Amino acid sequence: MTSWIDDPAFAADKPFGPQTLPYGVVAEGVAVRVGDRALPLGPLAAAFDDDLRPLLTAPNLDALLAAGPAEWKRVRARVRELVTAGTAPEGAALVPVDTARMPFTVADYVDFYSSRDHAENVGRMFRPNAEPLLPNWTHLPVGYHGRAGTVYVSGTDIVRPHGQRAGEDGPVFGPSVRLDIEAEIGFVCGGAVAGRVSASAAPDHVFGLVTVNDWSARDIQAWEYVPLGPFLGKSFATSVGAWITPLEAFAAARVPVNASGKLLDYLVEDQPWGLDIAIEVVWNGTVVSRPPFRTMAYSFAQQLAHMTVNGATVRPGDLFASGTVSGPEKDQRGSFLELSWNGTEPVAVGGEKRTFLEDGDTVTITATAPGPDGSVVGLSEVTGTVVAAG
Ligand SMILES: O=C(O)/C=C/C(=O)CC(=O)CC(=O)O
Ligand SMILES: [Ca+2]
Ligand SMILES: [Mg+2]
Repeated sequence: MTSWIDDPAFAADKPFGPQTLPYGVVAEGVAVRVGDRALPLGPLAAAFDDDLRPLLTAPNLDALLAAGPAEWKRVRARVRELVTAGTAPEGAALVPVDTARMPFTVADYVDFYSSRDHAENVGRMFRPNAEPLLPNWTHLPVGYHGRAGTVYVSGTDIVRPHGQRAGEDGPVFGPSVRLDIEAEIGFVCGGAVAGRVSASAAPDHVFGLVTVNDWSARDIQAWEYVPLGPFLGKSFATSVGAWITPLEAFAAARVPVNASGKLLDYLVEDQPWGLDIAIEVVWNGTVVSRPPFRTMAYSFAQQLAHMTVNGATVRPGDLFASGTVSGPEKDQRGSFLELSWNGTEPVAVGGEKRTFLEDGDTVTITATAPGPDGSVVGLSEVTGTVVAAG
């Protein structure tokens, strides 16, 4: 069976073959990624059922997110038929994938802290005289509400933030001198507005997954964040991949979550929603880390159940991120804070040594997961270059 899309990158053993089909937005509107190119879906709307057409001719993915799981399934099934057919549907025209823009309107943004290795590493560095893990951590997915308005699409330059940091004689103001990354997986919500979403209903409210780089200014963060939590040290920029890989594509990647202990009933999963996603962090062209998402201690289903257990509603466009993904090994750490052990162990990046980010540095995060029948499912890259503070 050969598709009219004659492209070696559109194959089962490649991340963006017909098993993946992520959605994004290009100049022509809503599109699906096929290999290294994008297929705008608006011009193909006539090939879909009447009620689905407005979802595809819309300027971005907001309407599709709002439509809900039954429509997501129908659109994906029809897209798959169209892209695997022997002949091109009327109106089909492939465009470059790198023209993608921000695909949806971010409603609210929440960030969790669900990697035990990351939490213990940060605890050891920031609270050397205390237990690395605080007592709540094994009982709930710790998180905070972030800033939706500063979530940017992959490729957006990151301006080094200004702020206060601790100095020898009181606070000092200026550009951050400890600018860092956080390699994470993000979950894009959709479907009905709902509060108290159970862990088993969570998949009905998650449209798909994106790579996330939650840029963090460690000096600003360390000085400001006690006791209320992350504020300006993390609110200046969070980058997301431009293509959302549907949750449905991850069916073969499911693994039991690496549970942290006995949980209260509302956090107990009846279906395992851990995900075997392999992440890669590239700093100026050098792979510096391979964080394993399967080591996370809470799944997205538990995170969504927790986020709404007080009655707070989730709505289409909400984005929540997993928390920095770090594994037990040194070369599996998802932040430069950890990779350089708070700046004390510089990392080899190309021919240079780095601790935190310098102006002009580029960081790219990609991820893959096992797909059906031995195929591979990809998450599109999230990349960003640091530019000097204005
Ligand atoms: O433990 C701390 O004091 C700080 C932790 C973080 O900075 C991590 C964070 O914001 C959430 C995450 O991405 O895991
Ligand atoms: Ca984070
Ligand atoms: Mg951030």
